[in-house]
Parts: sequence; structure tokens; C-alpha cells
Amino acid sequence: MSDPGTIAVGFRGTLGRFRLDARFETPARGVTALFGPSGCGKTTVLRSMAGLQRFADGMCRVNGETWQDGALFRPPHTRPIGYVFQEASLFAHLSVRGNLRFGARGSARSGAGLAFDEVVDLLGLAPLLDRAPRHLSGGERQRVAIGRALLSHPRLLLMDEPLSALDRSSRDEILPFLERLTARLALPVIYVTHDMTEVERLAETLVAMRDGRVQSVGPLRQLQSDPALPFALARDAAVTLDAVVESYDAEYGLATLVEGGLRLVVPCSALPLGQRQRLRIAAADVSLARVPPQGSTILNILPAEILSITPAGEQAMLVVLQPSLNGPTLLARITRLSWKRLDLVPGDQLQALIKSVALAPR
Ligand SMILES: Nc1ncnc2c1ncn2[C@@H]1O[C@H](COP(=O)(O)OP(=O)(O)OP(=O)(O)O)[C@@H](O)[C@H]1O
Repeated sequence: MSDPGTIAVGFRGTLGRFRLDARFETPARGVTALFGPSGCGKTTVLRSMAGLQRFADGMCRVNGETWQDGALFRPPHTRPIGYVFQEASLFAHLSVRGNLRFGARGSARSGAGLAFDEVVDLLGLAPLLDRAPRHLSGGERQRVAIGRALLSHPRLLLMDEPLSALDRSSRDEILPFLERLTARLALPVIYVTHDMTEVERLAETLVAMRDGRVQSVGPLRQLQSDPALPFALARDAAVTLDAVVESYDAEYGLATLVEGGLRLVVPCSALPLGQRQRLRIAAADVSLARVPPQGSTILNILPAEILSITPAGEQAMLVVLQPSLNGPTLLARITRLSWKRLDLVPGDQLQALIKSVALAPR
């Protein structure tokens, strides 16, 4: 038996010349992103979780249930999973409704607690129900494939780069659906991707893989802001926040969002009060000042303490900040020159100037 609240996997073995030795534990809720470069073994881990790939040295426990260990191997059709592949393979002779009904196989509700109509609504499928798959765009096909997987009573949803076969505009169209869906779903999702944008939009937990091994596992934000890991030192480093809408100023089109003690004002269209909203603050969008600037156009200026300063490449320094009103840590990517001029050291109290906060549409 494993801890009921977790998913624990460990697979070891070789496939041709590829050697896999991947083990991790993740909460059995929310989205866990399995992230890494092409060929690092993400799909192989996912296929092993589904029972489609069998390593003799394998272990898979989901929410207190053993699917594989040294003695036991549950075949794929007995595992309560929904599997979404890179390219949707729909039944060509069935309409969208028929494809979805095939997933549901007579059941009114899926294991995720979602009824047929809810899935149709969440994925925006109502206008497509009578269409044949050949008349769907790539993004629409993928939405139907996700709907079909959800309606098959899954207790775990496995998604293998579901957006990678789509063009940029289809990807942008489908991401908000995925965000709404994963925010609404009770069921855990393992989401394979090599795209950090998707991780930042969807995941709560990150499993970073390289060369068949797991390099780091943990809450996304913790890994993003750890200067010992590559994420924080990257040019496009960022932190993600899950904030709640506290108020909305319709006159100026500004929402106030809160997480912990952190309060941010963000220009956007109207948002319902109390809604959870994912925000992204890029390290390159945070500047530092010793004293609060006078007459600035920047909306978010927060007092903060420097936790650490780490070189990030030739010209930049990565500063990890703790806003003094508490809440999540922030990152600032500054030039080496500014670091020297301001003579910054850990423990300094200063002002973080947040030039921009990205808010993903829901
Ligand atoms: N059946 C197999 N026989 C031999 N080698 C295999 C087999 N399946 C996968 N591999 C190899 O295992 C490695 C990992 O493949 P895998 O598809 O799991 O990686 P990935 O991280 O998902 O990459 P991608 O994003 O490109 O799909 C690759 O080098 C692949 O060529």
C-alpha cells in the first residue's frame, strides 16, 4: 500500500540503447508536469504508468492502489486511466457525440464526477457535437479526445504532449480550456511536455527529467525559484502565483489579486471576485530600487528582502526576493552593473518594482 494521497512511480530498465531509471512521488491531485528535453524518457514513463510498457523492475502506486510492483502487474485495460496522445485518434465513422459517448460507454457520470453535459460545456464542444471528425480542426479534435478520455471513468488522466502537434493559434485556443478543466477537475493529471509555457500555465507540481532520470521534483514555484536549479537562472525565468481576485475596479479595468500577504494590481477585463487566477511574473520584469521611486507609472512596488544573489550567465544576476508582507518569493534578473552599483547583498531591504504581471485568460 502507498500513501492514499500520492502517486509513486519507479521504473528501471533499458529500451534499445536508452537507459531509464526514473522514480518520483507526487500528490494525487492537481497537474504534475513531466518535463524535459526530447528523448529524456517522458513518454516511456507515461506508457509505463499506463501499463503499455512493462519494465520488470517497476513500481506504480496510485492513491493507495498498487498497479505494479515486483510481484504484480495490472494490465492496461484494468487501470482506471484516461490517456490523451499527441495526436487525437477519433473514430472516423462516428460523430463528435458518438466519439464522446464511446468514452462514456453508457455511464451518466465519469470518475471525475463530470457528466456528459459538463464535459461538453467545459471543453466548448456543444457546437461540434454533430460534426464528423474529418470536419474538425486539430485543436477541436484534441478537445474531443480529451472529452472522450474524461468520460471513461478515469481516476488518473495521462496526457502526452497534447498540444505539441498543434500550430500556435490552435495551442492558444486550447490552453484556456485545459486551464479551466484542470482547475475544475478533482482527478490528478500527469502532463508530459517539453514546453515551459505549458508547465507555467497548468502545473502545480514539476518533475524535471533528463537522460532517463528524474533531476528534481517539487511544487512548481519552489523549483522555479531555486537558484541551484536551471529554471531560475534561465533568461526567461519566472515565478507563478495562484492568486485570488479580491476586487475589481471597472473604471480603470484593474483587478487586485492576493496570495499570502502579496497584493498585486493587474490590468485586465472584469474578473469574478473570489476566482483563483494564475499569474506569472518574469524575473526580467522585476527591477530593484533602494528607495521607493517618486512619480512612477509602475503599479506594483513592494518592499522586499534579498534572500540570495546568484550569477546567471555572463551579464546577469538572479536575485531571490522575499516580499516583507510575506507571500511567495519573487525573482529579479538584473545586470551585473546594477548589482555592483547598488552594492546589493543578501539581507538588504529594498523595493521590488514589478513592471508587468501576466494573467492567463480563463
Ligand atoms: N521500443 C523502444 N525501443 C528502443 N528504444 C526506444 C523505444 N521506445 C523509446 N525508445 C527510446 O527511448 C528514449 C526515450 O524516449 P521517450 O519517447 O520516452 O522520450 P520523450 O522524453 O518522451 O521524448 P519526446 O518528447 O521526443 O517524445 C528515446 O531515445 C527513444 O528513442
